[in-house]
Amino acid sequence: RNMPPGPRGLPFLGNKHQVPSIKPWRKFAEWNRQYGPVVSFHLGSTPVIVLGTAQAAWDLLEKRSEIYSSRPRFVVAGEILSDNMRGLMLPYGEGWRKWRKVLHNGFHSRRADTYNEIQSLESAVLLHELLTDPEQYEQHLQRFAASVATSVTYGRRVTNVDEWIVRENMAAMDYLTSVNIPGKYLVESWPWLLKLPRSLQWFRREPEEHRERDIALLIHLLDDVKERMADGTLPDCLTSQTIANKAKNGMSDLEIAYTVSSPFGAGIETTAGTLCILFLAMLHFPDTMRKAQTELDEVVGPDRLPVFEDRERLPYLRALINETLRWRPIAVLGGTPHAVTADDEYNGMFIPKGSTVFANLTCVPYIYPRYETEADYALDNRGIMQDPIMFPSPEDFRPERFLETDDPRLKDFELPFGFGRRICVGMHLAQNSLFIAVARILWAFDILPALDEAGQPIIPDPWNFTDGFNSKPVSFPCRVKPRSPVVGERVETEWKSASIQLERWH
Ligand code: HEM
Repeated sequence: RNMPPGPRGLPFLGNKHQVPSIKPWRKFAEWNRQYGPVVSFHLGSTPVIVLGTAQAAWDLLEKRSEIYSSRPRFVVAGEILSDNMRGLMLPYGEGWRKWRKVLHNGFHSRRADTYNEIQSLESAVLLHELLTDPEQYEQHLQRFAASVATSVTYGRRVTNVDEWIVRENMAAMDYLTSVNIPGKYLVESWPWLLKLPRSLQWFRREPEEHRERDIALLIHLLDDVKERMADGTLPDCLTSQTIANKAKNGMSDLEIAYTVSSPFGAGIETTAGTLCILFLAMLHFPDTMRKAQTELDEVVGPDRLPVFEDRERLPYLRALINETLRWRPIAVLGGTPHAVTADDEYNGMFIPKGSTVFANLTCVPYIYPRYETEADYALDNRGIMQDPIMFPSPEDFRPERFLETDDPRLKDFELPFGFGRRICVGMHLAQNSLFIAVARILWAFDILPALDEAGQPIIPDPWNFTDGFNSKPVSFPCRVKPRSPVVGERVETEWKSASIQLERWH
């Protein structure tokens, strides 16, 4: 039976030697172009499938989600370090379902809207930080994303990214990422090593030590919430809801502690990174910034900040956010890979049980040549977000593409958030954070290139991105300039009032 086309590999090794350890997704994009929308190869003995069009991803990851919703095995990061309690890495099944339900209840569309208040207040603080300390804009974007995450999770905000809770959590996430590097641990390819007596499993010691530290931190955060619940001083949050429903969701304290910590790993870098990408885009495509600002001026005017209720009347702004998520999706390989739990066949191609499946969301540096026919053009596809049929002239940054379409799946743009039963559970919260932050930032400021000593604009390389699976722009300088003196006063007033209201989250 023929697997999908792909590069020819070596016996035993498969294609490992052809997959670069840095930004492997660039290679995947090349293979999508060369072999088509469904590509296969092997990493060791594991079959890997890369999906390069939205259609293929929908056909498999959504329509056949009963067999495409698992995850590859993460022996060290998922099983040893996290004791099977970090649901993002859990295989499809009861444990994952229980975990997912808690997060779904906490962040489904209507519930996510109940957090609009904290997002509005935090974005007012963000504007004040950008006004008073514009050079550190990247840090302010991170603080905003981190504070929304801790406020909705633990009812406690973050005033500075150097705070203990952020540092400890980041350290835990950094360690988790560091053990997830393919090839780092023999046991990932040879899981039978887990059958050795425990004392001989040399690879366990370090991750198990880290596990103790993680547990201490997560239980501490849970106890803090319990205390404040008893005081009656806690704003509504995911952790208090989950504790209150403990009997119904059937979780131990430790399970709850791990489950509610999910927004930390999955929600901060993604949100902050997307906002950095918007800043980068504004330096390269200032016309789109002007259009969004014209719309804001017409709909909102100069006397007040944009609010959530303005969303329906700001179609261009919404399209600009969608185009940011498409132009450089932060989760380059669709976040975490899926895994297939039964043999399958797709368009005559065999997809074996146990395959790892990546949705190739990345965009790669490439200029599309002009083509004679639409068919030739369609063939030149390097992945979901630069499919020239779905996104004509994919290299352009053109929010209009989301306004000119009738396609419901573009109007309601969920592609950047993954697929099927594993789709980002924080999607609505993330979209709300992005809306209010971007609306207010562009209402208040021009985002402009920094100037060098000769007064010339410094335009950062639009392809200089970090190597992580959440790939964001390498730090670049830029100027964040108030659009008028009135804006400064308005931001000052809003910040003062927000600071008082935010006392509840301290
Ligand atoms: C711009 C912001 C964000 C982007 C682009 C994003 C994107 C993604 C993607 C692509 C996936 C993988 C989906 C799949 O496997 O098909 C994912 C999963 C996930 N995301 Fe997000 N995300 C964002 C923000 C958030 C936020 C704010 C939260 C927390 C509230 C969150 C929590 C999660 C969780 C827990 C998963 C794992 C779901 C599962 O395995 O069942 N994300 N996200």
